[in-house]
Amino acid sequence: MEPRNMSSSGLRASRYNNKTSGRTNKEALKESQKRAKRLRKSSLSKAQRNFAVFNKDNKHLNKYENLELEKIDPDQDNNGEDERLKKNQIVLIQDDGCDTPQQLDVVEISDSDSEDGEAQDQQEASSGGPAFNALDDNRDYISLSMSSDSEDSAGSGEEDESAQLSGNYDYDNYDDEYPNQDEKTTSKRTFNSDYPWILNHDHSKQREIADWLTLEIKDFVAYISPSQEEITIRNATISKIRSAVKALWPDSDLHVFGSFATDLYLPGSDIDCVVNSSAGDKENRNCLYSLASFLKRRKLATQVEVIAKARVPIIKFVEPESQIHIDVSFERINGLEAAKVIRGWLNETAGLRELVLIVKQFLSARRLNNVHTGGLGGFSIICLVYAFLQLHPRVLSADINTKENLGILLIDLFELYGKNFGYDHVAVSVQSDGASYLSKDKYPSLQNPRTSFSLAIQDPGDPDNNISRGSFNIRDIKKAFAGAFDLLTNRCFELDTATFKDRVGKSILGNVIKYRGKQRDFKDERSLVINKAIAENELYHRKRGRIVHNEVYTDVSDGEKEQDIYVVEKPAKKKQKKSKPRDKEPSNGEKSIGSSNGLKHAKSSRPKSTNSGSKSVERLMGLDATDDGDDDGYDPLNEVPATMLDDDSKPDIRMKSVDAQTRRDYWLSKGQAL
Ligand SMILES: Nc1ncnc2c1ncn2[C@@H]1O[C@H](COP(=O)(O)OP(=O)(O)OP(=O)(O)O)[C@@H](O)[C@H]1O
Ligand SMILES: [Mg+2]
Repeated sequence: MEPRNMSSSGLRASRYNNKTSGRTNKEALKESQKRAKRLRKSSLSKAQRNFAVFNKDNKHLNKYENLELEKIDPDQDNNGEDERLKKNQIVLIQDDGCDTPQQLDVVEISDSDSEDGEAQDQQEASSGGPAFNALDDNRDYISLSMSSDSEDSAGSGEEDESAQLSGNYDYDNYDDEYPNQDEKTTSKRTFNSDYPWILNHDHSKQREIADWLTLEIKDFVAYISPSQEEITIRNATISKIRSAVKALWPDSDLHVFGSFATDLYLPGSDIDCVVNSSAGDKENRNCLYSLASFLKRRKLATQVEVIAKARVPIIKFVEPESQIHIDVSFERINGLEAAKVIRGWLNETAGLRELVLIVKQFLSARRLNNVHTGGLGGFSIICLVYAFLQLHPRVLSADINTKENLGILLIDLFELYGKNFGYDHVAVSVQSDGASYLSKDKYPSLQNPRTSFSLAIQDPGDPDNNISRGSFNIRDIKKAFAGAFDLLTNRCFELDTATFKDRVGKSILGNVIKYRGKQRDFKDERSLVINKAIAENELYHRKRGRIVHNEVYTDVSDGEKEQDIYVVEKPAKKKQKKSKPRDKEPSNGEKSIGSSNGLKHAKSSRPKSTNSGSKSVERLMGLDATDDGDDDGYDPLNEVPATMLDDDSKPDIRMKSVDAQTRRDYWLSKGQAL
């Protein structure tokens, strides 16, 4: 069988041999396959050498190779936590506003179903921080063997099934198992427990390796997106909790914000809710305990924790029927405002949802997504990805079609936040209508008093609030991003030189993320069932628009039907904003044009510099040789003084100090490498 997508060098070799030696096609083919294999080997060893960046003692190699064979031992997972949770107790966590988990006082309260709903049987228990995080020692941040609790618990019952299906299948020894290419049926390569999104979705024949990655990203997002059933369960869960809240406090209502209200949730994501009342008096210790006990008595909450003394007091629990984790805060509207802003970003920014979900899964698989252990929370992730897309020169200039270049953009994103971003001096600002970089020097409220090396993201709802203030483990987060950049680029090189045969069944994205939950379908059914959190948030904002005084309380549940609303018609296509043509999809089968560097351009020709409507890509990238420095256009790179960027990145980014050709080469090399 003719190799369909041999490496470019392999292909060249094959043609050359045919012409010069006059050997048979078969011999030439064999020869070229051998060459390709040699190339692949050398590329692999180069890639493996590069893995050394992750761990000085090189142990990472073995860990990485064992990734696909690894099994979860349910007995060893979260032992301590399970013990605590089995007790079905209420836990009081007192947080005096400090960032580090070690400083939290945890007080356990034994389970009591007392009628008054107050926690009368409080007992002090041993103090301790959250579960041990093996990443704390900062030695093996990249380890994918750790999986998020929710995924594991959801998937524990499926592990055996997955193993059976996969039969411990080793993709790296694919050739040995299936010496005859024709015998390889997709049904045999059924399921890979680490990257199941490739199941029956093979993109190994893509000419551009970057396109393969883009398609894998889309598959992952389709795989992870909610089914009709999941949306219905989430809707029903909110309705149940809301009814209980209203039964306890008739003057109150429950609103949803966070990832469920923005469609940015992973299967294991929590639901963030807030109770607002017309009296505005529910944010106090008594009320927190009252609600916690009330929900527990009604069997709507298990594993209840009351975090009473935090800056934002909340109760946390798991709704027993759905097993969804729920956070309830009190008497605030900023989350409800943020949900609207984020939905606005999503509507206007192609690729934002895809990249956010990938980064969320990436960090969650490394336990770097929990703010209580210094990780990056969902809100910070959204802001970072939004800022990245808003300020990316090629996206900004409408030079590329974002949706067709998700692969390159993901690599760029990892490179920016893993290698180039100047955490010491730069803050990210995101507003409802765009993003910009700020100099930390000018915004003392965003600075971390303990260290300059910190992530600062200005809250779109409060300019003095740094929403990533709690992400103190930024070193590991940065390292993980940098590692992902290296892993992805190495994998691209490796697969680019591989033969078609060797590529089949491989994953690029699987090098940096994994999914260890319950096996899912590739069904994104968000258009089939209304997400009540979104519908209610929209209603909330419509109602608030009519309120003249600044009341926190707005009831959105008037006339709420308890059953789910099914959408019969497909939602109308999003209107493209005329002023932001960056992602206009090619019309009527018109193909977007791929450039030699693997980027798909949004337009068949580059925007002209004289075009007043769209800024010249050359100028935006600092490439315009005629640039006299009197640039009235916006240049996101030159906007940031060189001193604000990391030392390593200064030579690359200080565009004004190098000539146009060097700058051009820099940008071209970013894509050409792939
Ligand atoms: N540090 C913060 N400052 C202000 N608001 C915050 C902060 N962290 C979270 N929020 C609010 O809480 C909401 C939920 O935050 P969270 O970090 O849980 O993100 P999420 O989108 O729900 O992601 P996930 O699916 O991981 O839970 C945000 O949309 C925001 O309104
Ligand atoms: Mg959340």
